[in-house]
Amino acid sequence: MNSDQKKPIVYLSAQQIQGSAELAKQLTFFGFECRSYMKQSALLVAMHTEPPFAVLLGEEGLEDCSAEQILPRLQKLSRGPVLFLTSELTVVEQIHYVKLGVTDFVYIPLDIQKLIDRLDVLLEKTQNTPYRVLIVDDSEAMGKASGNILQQADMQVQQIKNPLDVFVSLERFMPDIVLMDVYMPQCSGDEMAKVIRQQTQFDSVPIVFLSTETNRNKQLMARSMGGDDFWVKNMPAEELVASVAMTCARYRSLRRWMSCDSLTALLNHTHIIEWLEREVKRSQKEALSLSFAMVDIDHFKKINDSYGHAVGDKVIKILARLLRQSINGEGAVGRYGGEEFAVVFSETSMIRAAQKIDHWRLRFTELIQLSGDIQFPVTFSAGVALLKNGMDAQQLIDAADEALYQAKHAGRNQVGLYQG
Ligand SMILES: Nc1nc2c(ncn2[C@@H]2O[C@H](COP(=O)(O)OP(=O)(O)OP(=O)(O)O)[C@@H](O)[C@H]2O)c(=O)[nH]1
Repeated sequence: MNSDQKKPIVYLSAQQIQGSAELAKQLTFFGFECRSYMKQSALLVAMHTEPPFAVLLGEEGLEDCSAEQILPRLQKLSRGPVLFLTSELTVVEQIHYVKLGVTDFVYIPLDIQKLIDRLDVLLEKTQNTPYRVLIVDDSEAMGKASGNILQQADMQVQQIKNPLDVFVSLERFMPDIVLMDVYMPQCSGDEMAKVIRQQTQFDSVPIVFLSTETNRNKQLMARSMGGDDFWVKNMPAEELVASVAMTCARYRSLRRWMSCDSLTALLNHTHIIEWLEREVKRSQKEALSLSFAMVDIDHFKKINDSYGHAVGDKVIKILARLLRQSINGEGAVGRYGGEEFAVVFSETSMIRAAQKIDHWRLRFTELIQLSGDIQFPVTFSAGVALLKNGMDAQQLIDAADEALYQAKHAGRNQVGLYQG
């Protein structure tokens, strides 16, 4: 996480709950700012002055106030989720607490990793980036009319008049949806949709025709050419906003399923390579530096053998989260396979990339991994390579792989640089 980026704040009031001290430590490690409160006045003042992203409240409540007493007050002040750390509850008891303002139940004994995963999901919901809408319409006035409505609903809109410019916008603007006019002088919307559908990388971008065409047969014909829906132009503003938002939400979630690894939620093997290929092309075209790293957990087989596969999975997830959080939009991270990760450092020299990875390596070694009551450290090794003239993505991967091999060979828990 960049130092200039504000960390999400979590207020923790979890006295007498086993593991709560460890929880505070782990929340901090995973990029949350965790503040603990034992007295209701301090908690309520803090809620007023700096409302947190989430509150974690233990079933014992605070030192001077029970959970039942504090919850209605939190409900009034809280803008985010209130997670209740509790022993097993009956459905009736759960309903009782839901009425008092609890939004999520977290059961004791605490599974800290699961709790952090839950917080991640809740956080993501609050941080959803605005939907990006590409409008292709030869009539500037028509396009602007829809565009203004969508912009007022906090969506990002790009409008192009010439459908032949669509590929530049698809690549650069990366829209969540394309709203396409049907009748345009250069080519018709359905012809353009058919051409877009030749490129598999845009398969998951919905194309919706916006037209005054009411003939059902013509509408069906247009959809069979690669469009996903047919909406009438000049539909009421609320209907347009709702239709675009619902379609974007559905396709975003589909894209996530298609492109992300299920254990770690990082880009999967295919998609991190696609990302790298795109960045290689862009860097060569625009003469930018590009570095690439392979990261591999050390002696991972031993971890599986000693503590079991489930603990191994947990270690993979912890490292995945650290990498995702650390790259923070300055590139991309994917699960290359098993316990191996790929990191693309856009516009970054090899030395800078290696420094970053080394910093992450140190943070990872400081983290205590848990298997029941047993604590154990884990390390990783990494290899970094710089894109050189004439290299393609596969050669860059091979170079980073070679540097990783050197790092393993030199004793592990270190970062190797490709010197070829
Ligand atoms: N728990 C778990 N294990 C996995 C997963 N994918 C691969 N593995 C295991 O990861 C281990 C990788 O072991 P190796 O490649 O031999 O290397 P290593 O033990 O990590 O040792 P070095 O890389 O040489 O430091 C194998 O035992 C795989 O079964 C996974 O998704 N979950």
